[in-house]
Amino acid sequence: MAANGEHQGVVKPPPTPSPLRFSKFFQSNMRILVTGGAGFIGSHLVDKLMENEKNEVIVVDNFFTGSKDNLRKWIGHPRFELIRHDVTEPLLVEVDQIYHLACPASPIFYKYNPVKTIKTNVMGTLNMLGLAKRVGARILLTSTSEVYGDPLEHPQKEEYWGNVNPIGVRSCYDEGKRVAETLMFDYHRQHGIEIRIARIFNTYGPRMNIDDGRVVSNFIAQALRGEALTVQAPGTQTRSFCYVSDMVNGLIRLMEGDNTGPINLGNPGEFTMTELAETVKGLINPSVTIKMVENTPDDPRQRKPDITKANEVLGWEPKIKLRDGLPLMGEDFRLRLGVPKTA
Ligand SMILES: O=C(O)[C@H]1O[C@H](OP(=O)(O)OP(=O)(O)OC[C@H]2O[C@@H](n3ccc(=O)[nH]c3=O)[C@H](O)[C@@H]2O)[C@H](O)[C@@H](O)[C@@H]1O
Repeated sequence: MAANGEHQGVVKPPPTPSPLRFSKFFQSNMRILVTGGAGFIGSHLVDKLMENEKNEVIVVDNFFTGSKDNLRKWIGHPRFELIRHDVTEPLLVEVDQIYHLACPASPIFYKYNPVKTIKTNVMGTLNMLGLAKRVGARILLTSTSEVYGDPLEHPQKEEYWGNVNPIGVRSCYDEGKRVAETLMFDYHRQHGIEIRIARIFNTYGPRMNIDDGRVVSNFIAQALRGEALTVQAPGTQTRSFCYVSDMVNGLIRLMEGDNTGPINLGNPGEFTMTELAETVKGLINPSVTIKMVENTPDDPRQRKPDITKANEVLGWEPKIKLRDGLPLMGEDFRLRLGVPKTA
């Protein structure tokens, strides 16, 4: 017997892998695709994944809301690739894991081109599931707390089916993500694809677009510019804000764990928008005023994650309190806006 267990003189050909799986015979690295990796959460996720020297990271982004600036430090790195690509078009890359984040997440951006938003959620997710099926990759979808719509249950558990307007101006996003979740489970049941679904609640932190339009970035930019903070009426609506590093840790735990989800990821600390404005004012610029402005249709009146499942299944809970996270984001915005330090 030869050392390799074959009879001498009989050379067995190696198994013939499909071309897309071929590199798996030669590499022990994990190759990870991050769609929307040039965006706010995506780029923080890339930073964390790149810390592990066994990971190779491929980012695809169409740069509609993402920016190369967010990935500056990785461009040219041997374990990193950046591809300009729109997920509504098919993509063929050989990967082991797919974090599928690509989609505008700020209401003003996703409502700007609603047809494109729903295409991104439906066709983008179909394309990524097709890719996962073809190469045998595990795929994680970043869904959203918006699948609960204007929730009639509070706080929201994963079992709650939601209260969503199917024909409203937000539907391109919230119904789009609901279809994306359906597609994930249909591919899982029909084709055995390994899926993970995170329902992300409002997330904030450095690198959000300054003109993103979401509430935390608006208030911080307004406070730094010395402008009135615009609380949309009535100001009693609530949100729960999760710092981005906590969110990224939750996403990686979900991907690495055994549970398909959906799993809520968010910080259960709940604030009214008036309280948030008062907090930002106190921490960033006590001399600014707060003004009430008109709201937009279908704005959810309350939102707070029940994170029992994330805690039990992933051993995850957020660590950073709003009062500690806001100054970190404030400093990033101050530098990017070129506002001098006051004290
Ligand atoms: O930040 C997020 O992670 C979430 O942002 C949006 O959801 P929404 O909660 O409506 O986000 P914002 O636009 O930040 O609005 C939050 C609340 O602040 C209020 N708001 C917003 C902007 C502003 O200048 N002032 C203000 O009071 C809005 O009326 C709303 O009640 C997206 O739809 C979610 O998918 C996304 O996950």
